[in-house]
This record gives sequence, C-alpha cells and structure tokens, in this order.
Amino acid sequence: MPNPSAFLPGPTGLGTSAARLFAQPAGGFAVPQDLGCVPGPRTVRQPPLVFAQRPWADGSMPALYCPLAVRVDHALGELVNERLVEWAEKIGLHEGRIETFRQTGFGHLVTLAHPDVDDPDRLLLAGQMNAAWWACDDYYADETDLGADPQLLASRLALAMSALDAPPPADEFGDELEAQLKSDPVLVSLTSARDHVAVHSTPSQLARVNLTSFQMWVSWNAYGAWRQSGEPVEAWRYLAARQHDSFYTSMTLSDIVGGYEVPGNLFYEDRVHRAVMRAGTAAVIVNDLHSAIREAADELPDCNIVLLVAAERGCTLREAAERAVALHNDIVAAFEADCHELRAIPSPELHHFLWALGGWLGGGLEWHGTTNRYTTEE
Ligand SMILES: CC(C)=CCC/C(C)=C(\C)COP(=O)(O)OP(=O)(O)O
Repeated sequence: MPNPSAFLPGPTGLGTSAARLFAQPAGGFAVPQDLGCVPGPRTVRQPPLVFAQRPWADGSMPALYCPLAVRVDHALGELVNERLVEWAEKIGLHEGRIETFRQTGFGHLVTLAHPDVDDPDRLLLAGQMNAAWWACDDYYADETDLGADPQLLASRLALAMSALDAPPPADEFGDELEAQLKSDPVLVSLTSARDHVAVHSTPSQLARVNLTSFQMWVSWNAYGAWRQSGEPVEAWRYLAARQHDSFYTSMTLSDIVGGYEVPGNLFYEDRVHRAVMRAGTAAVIVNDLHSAIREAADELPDCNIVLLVAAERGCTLREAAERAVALHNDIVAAFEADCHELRAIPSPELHHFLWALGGWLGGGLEWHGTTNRYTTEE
C-alpha cells in the first residue's frame, strides 16, 4: 500500500510528526489511583500506528487524517466472512439477500478493525455482533424497502433490548416474549451474537456491550421521531445524537476480541471516555461520508452529516463533505493527542485498547473504501 503521506501534504497541527504513536509517554498530570490497572508487559502484536493523510473515494476530496490500516489479510477476512455467512444462513438472517450480505464483507471489516487478533473465532464474535447491530439498523431503522418503519421503531428496539438481556422468566408472559424473540431473525441474531460475546467476555464487558447498544438505540429513536415529525434536524443536534450511535459501539468489543479487559473504572474515566468517543465519532463520520448518496436515495432519507450540512447551509454536497472531512480530521488529531496524554496512566490494557481504537479507525476507513455496501444498488 502506498504511504499517502509521501504525496499528500501533512497537517500543520497535531500529529504532523506523528508517524509513531506511543513512542513518548507524556507526563504532566496525576495518575489516578485505584483504577484496577493490571501492570505488566503484554506480548501482543502492536506495531506503531502510522497516522497519515489518506485519500478516499475517487481521490478528489480532501484527504482523511487517519491511521493506516495495520493489517490487510484478505484470506483471513474471507475465512471470517464465510463463517459469518454460514451463521447468518443458519439463523435465517438476510433470507433472500444472503449474497448481498456476503459481498458487504463484515468479516473483512472486523479483520481489518481488530488487527491484533488472528483467531477467527474471536473475530467472528465481532462480525456477528456488528452484523446483528447492522441488521437492526437496516430492517428496523433505515431501509424502508426492507421494512424499516419509524412508527414501529421504538417498539422493535424495546424487544431488541430483551434479545440482548432477557428478563428473568415471568410465567406465561415470559413464554410469549421468548416466542417473539425466536420469531424474528434480527432478534435471533442479537441473542446469538451476544451469547458468543459472553463466551469470551467478563460480566462487566458483556454489560458494557449491552448498555452501549441500548444507548445507541436511544439515538435511533430520536431519528425515528424526527422522520415521523418531518422537523428539520440541525447538524449540531444530529452530531450530538451520533455520539452514542457510532462505531464506539463496535469499539467496545476491542478488548473482548483481543482477550484482555480495560477495567470498568478506567474505561469510563473521563479522559479515556472522551478519547473513545472521539474515535467512535470519527469512524462514523467516515461512514456518513461514504453513505451519503445511498442514504439520500431512501424515500425517508436517513440522517447524515453531509446531507444535513448541505441542507442547513444551502451548499453543495461536495462542500458539505469537505466540512465533514475537516471535522473528522480535527477529531482524529484530538484523539491522537489523547493517546499520547493517556500514556501516563500505567495500564498496559488501556494502552493496548487505545492502540486498538487507532487500529479500528485505520481498518474501518479501509473497509468503507472497499465494501460494495455504499456503491451498489440492490
Ligand atoms: C455499531 C453498529 C455496527 C451499528 C449499526 C449502526 C451504525 C452506528 C452504523 C453502522 C453507522 O450508521 P449508519 O446507519 O449510517 O450506517 P450505514 O450507512 O447504514 O452503513
């Protein structure tokens, strides 16, 4: 892969020298006490992240400042993707659309996004969880021709919560719920993916995945309400909701897939939380940039930062996309600075996790540029 920084000018602010993340721990603030850090070296593959100006789409847009993909292993991605397709077929997810699902390549996404992990089974759990979230997104929230309906959204998402976190038995009421949960492949996919996550996670990590899903769905309910009322949505309001509806959700899997745990009190420590949110938001702006055209085509267009900025400012889609790129780049530069600052916290798990977020950013951009999800019509 060519190094884009070789032919594109680098940014003038943060990260310009930055080819090497984590080379120099920064000091300057007190190390929090009692955060449950587990000291000690880890022997995992973590080559230094290389932040660079990366061309995207047809190369005519301003570059995205983002780590390079750490690992591009097509054969491993294909293996994970085929296992994911087998799983989807078994539970009836995407019936009649399985070839489209195969081509979307979520197995490739997770292989790119978790570059520290070679184990196909651990990558599969990420593929299953992401595929299940995306199935909710497509069938419940976004794709009108797949049955998404804003009037049904909140009720469907309430059941999705039960699919991830089933209530205790409640006599005949519980039986009815169980029958419902088994009747919809989207819900089955959530339960099945969650069960696989549970095999590899601590109770606290599993609860983190559940609760992060639920907070994401609150934002989806807001989008559903906006679609129903037809009220104009300001870009700032959308971005605020997007914070909890971002690839932050996917990134909560990174330590589970990697076989370690960022302790809860560290994961939710303010500065760490902000860094993780920045990474999730930057990654999802990449998604909005790639999906703007497809989302505009739905009869009930989806919220998307490019479309909203264009509508709000009366500018062209290209100008709006340029604004989104600039925002993305600022957020990634701030994330990069966070990573340097957080080196001062003596937790190998945290350092691994921050590295993994950078890996996710790099792999996520790679996948968005290669999947056919945003380029082909069904
Ligand atoms: C975490 C996860 C995979 C959730 C699915 C929904 C989500 C946050 C995205 C994939 C990004 O949002 P969007 O709905 O715009 O995604 P698509 O453009 O439909 O792929």
